[in-house]
Amino acid sequence: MSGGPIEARVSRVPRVLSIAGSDPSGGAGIQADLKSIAANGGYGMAATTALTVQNTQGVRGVHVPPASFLREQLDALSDDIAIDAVKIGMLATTEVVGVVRSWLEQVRPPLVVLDPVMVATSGDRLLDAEAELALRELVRLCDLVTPNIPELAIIAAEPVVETWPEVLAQAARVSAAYGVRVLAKGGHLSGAEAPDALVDARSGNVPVVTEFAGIRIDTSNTHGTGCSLSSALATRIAATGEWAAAVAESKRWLSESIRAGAALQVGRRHGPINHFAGMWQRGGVVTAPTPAEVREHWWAEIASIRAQIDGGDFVRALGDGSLKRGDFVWYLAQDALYLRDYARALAEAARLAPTTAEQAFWASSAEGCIVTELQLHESWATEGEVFAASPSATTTGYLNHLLATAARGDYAVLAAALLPCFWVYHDVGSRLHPLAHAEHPYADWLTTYADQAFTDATERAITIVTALAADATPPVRDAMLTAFRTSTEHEREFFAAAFGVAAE
Ligand SMILES: Nc1ncnc2c1ncn2[C@@H]1O[C@H](COP(=O)(O)OP(=O)(O)O)[C@@H](O)[C@H]1O
Ligand SMILES: Cc1ncc(COP(=O)(O)OP(=O)(O)O)c(N)n1
Repeated sequence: MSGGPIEARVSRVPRVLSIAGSDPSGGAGIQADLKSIAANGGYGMAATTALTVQNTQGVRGVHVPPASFLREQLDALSDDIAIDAVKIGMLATTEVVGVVRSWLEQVRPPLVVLDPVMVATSGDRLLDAEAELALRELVRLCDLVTPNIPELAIIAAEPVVETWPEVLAQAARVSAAYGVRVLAKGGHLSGAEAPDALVDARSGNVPVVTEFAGIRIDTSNTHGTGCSLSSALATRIAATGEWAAAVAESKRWLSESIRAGAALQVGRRHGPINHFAGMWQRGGVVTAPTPAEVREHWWAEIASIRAQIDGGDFVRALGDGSLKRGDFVWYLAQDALYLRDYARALAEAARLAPTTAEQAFWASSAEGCIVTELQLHESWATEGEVFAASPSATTTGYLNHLLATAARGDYAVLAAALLPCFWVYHDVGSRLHPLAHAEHPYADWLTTYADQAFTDATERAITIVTALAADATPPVRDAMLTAFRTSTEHEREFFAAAFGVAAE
């Protein structure tokens, strides 16, 4: 198989097939392989060669179904699915080795990794003694073989070696003799180190040896380490084509998983590793809401603030027309002052936006604030009334919140802080504009709330922010909601501050 198209990267999730035995305790065999493939970013499949009866204490029995049944499993997969990589584990008998061999020759998967499983940690045989010769021949069809120290010696047809330099030398002889890369594993050495090495002597020249240092972890949770490592390698090499990086990353993942194994409290002897420990620790079990769920949740979160805005004196008096003109003009002046700095926060969102579409949206909203909104205000109050005003404490508080959020530089949080000025304002307006009638003193103002362009902009802002929140990590999503809620509180205070300021 070596020299084939295995150097090519797979630009999607690699489809990795494990051909191996079943370990009902879940620590080794196909169960470990499937966990390992998933934990390392692949889509796992499994064709079962043998059923074992085993737990963390040892293997109590092995049942090998007819080899023809394995061939049916393999054919069913390759008839339907493009397989990016194959990992081979326990093969049990000569007949099973033969079936796998003929299938490999026919299907020629791009990457084949062989973990030459012969004897379990417990000492129980997982490959018939007479099948060793057949297995050695299978090595020639593989791209990578991952023997432990005793397995390496059997493939080399040499005595078992004891020191790491001897292991490397034996691995180089195997690589040259079989035309295969060898991952020499130091798990069976004694001492504080647990090194591995990628050995490539296929060219017949000086072997290329890439070593991966490792610290031996003091644990009895090493059941299935060989299965797990070989599956991780098949997955990562298929994904990137980077052999050394794949080994380094797989080993780093394996160490983390070995370390976390004991905490699983599975079994009394050689317990399993925890394949997903790192993923779980880094948030792997956390689910994410959809944008629609964020929209519903956030809207409900500010329900009581919205009720306070609707029930507030300013909105009520604006709606029924009883609002004093002085209060209204004061409100417009504060709104104009607010919009000038709100436009600056919108411009900062445009600067931070990751896509040109979002950049354009925030930039055009900023422009809309400065030009359209200020013109609108000037038509309602004299320029002097608007520009003579200075920002109230309430206006300053709202703007400080927005500008400080902008200065912190988190685009998603800033976008969330900007949203209530669209969403809450539009919502209040949707109840105010139907109240306009011919005699209403603020009828022209109320009808501006029905502006379709503002409705469209509000919907777009909600779409952007809820998508950002759905994609965000939980802490960022929380920070977004806090910023959103705070802005809504400022909206409430902004309306409230404008009531009762006029002298008469
Ligand atoms: N106690 C341990 N601490 C750290 N790494 C280990 C430990 N035991 C095994 N490993 C690693 O697990 C992988 C498989 O180990 P090994 O025992 O050599 O093979 P197998 O499981 O096939 O017998 C190797 O990368 C090895 O370095
Ligand atoms: C069904 C099955 N396959 C393989 C093994 C051996 O697994 P390995 O990863 O070599 O780990 P150890 O258990 O030998 O440490 C197995 N036990 N069962």
